[in-house]
Amino acid sequence: MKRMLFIYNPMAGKEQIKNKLSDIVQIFCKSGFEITIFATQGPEDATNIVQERGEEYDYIVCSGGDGTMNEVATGYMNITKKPICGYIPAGTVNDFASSLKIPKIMKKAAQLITQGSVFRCDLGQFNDRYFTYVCGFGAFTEVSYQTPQEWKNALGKAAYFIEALKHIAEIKAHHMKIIYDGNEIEDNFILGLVSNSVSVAGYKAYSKMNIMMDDGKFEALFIKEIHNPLELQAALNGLMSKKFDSDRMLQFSSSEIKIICDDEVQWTLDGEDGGLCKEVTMKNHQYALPILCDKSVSAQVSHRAAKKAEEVEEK
Ligand SMILES: Nc1ncnc2c1ncn2[C@@H]1O[C@H](COP(=O)(O)OP(=O)(O)OP(=O)(O)O)[C@@H](O)[C@H]1O
Repeated sequence: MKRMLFIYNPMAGKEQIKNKLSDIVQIFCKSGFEITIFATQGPEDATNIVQERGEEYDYIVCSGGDGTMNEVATGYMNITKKPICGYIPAGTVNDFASSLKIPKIMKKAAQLITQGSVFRCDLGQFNDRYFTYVCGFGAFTEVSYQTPQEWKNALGKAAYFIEALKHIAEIKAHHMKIIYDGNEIEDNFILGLVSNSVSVAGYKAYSKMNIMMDDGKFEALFIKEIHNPLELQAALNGLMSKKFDSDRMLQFSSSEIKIICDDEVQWTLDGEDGGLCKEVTMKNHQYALPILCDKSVSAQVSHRAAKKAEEVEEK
């Protein structure tokens, strides 16, 4: 029998899993999994159980929001024998699941785990912590807590983005040095997002570009200080149209980024508190997270699949 450690956050996304747990367990049992179920009781529980027991299993499946998935990934990076991972989203935004096209309907996500194929996704390291899809500071980092519930219900994911834009003008700029691939850029920045994902805070910042989630590279976007309404308008237009203006924004891909700041900056990792940091080193761990997804995902976000397709075309 295939052994599965199933970790879930009972409180995630307004206790979404409450009425679905039995269906999910049935789907796994039918497919021949022997399951150990672990309900998290609070912060770091998911990380600890993966570290303590993860190596005993063939599969680790997590259900919760982005925060719980982050905790599982953190534990996963600290074990040597690596099981295959699965994810059943239960949060509000679920950016990581959106990027990997994992269904929002929990039963469907469970079924996918029993039939899906393994996609080896990159994982980000942030000093001694990890992130699955994004780390950042500034406007976006506060959105998930500030967006009014009525907006979320009426506008869905767009609400997060609109809320984030409202705060851009109020945000304090940080003087920082951004170092990557032999470049060193020094300026005042109000927002920074370093992402491994196509979707951040429900906003697909890079939808027109070819973002691969297994290319060993982060996509970085930094917005410089805004001095007047004209500059604010230009920055907003750039974000909305996804045409990033190099005078006001810094955008690049890199596998390693170092940031040195004059003051302490509040960071967020996968939408959760990332702590105050003056210096940050981010490293991309290519193919570090083997996760069960639909086969079509590989074709869309896999650098390896794109390369293979190119080779076939050339022939
Ligand atoms: N039983 C629990 N009660 C309260 N908090 C918990 C419990 N188990 C885990 N947590 C904490 O809740 C944090 C947030 O959970 P998670 O991100 O899964 O849900 P969410 O906030 O509802 O989802 P999202 O952030 O995607 O909207 C986790 O990082 C974890 O530390």
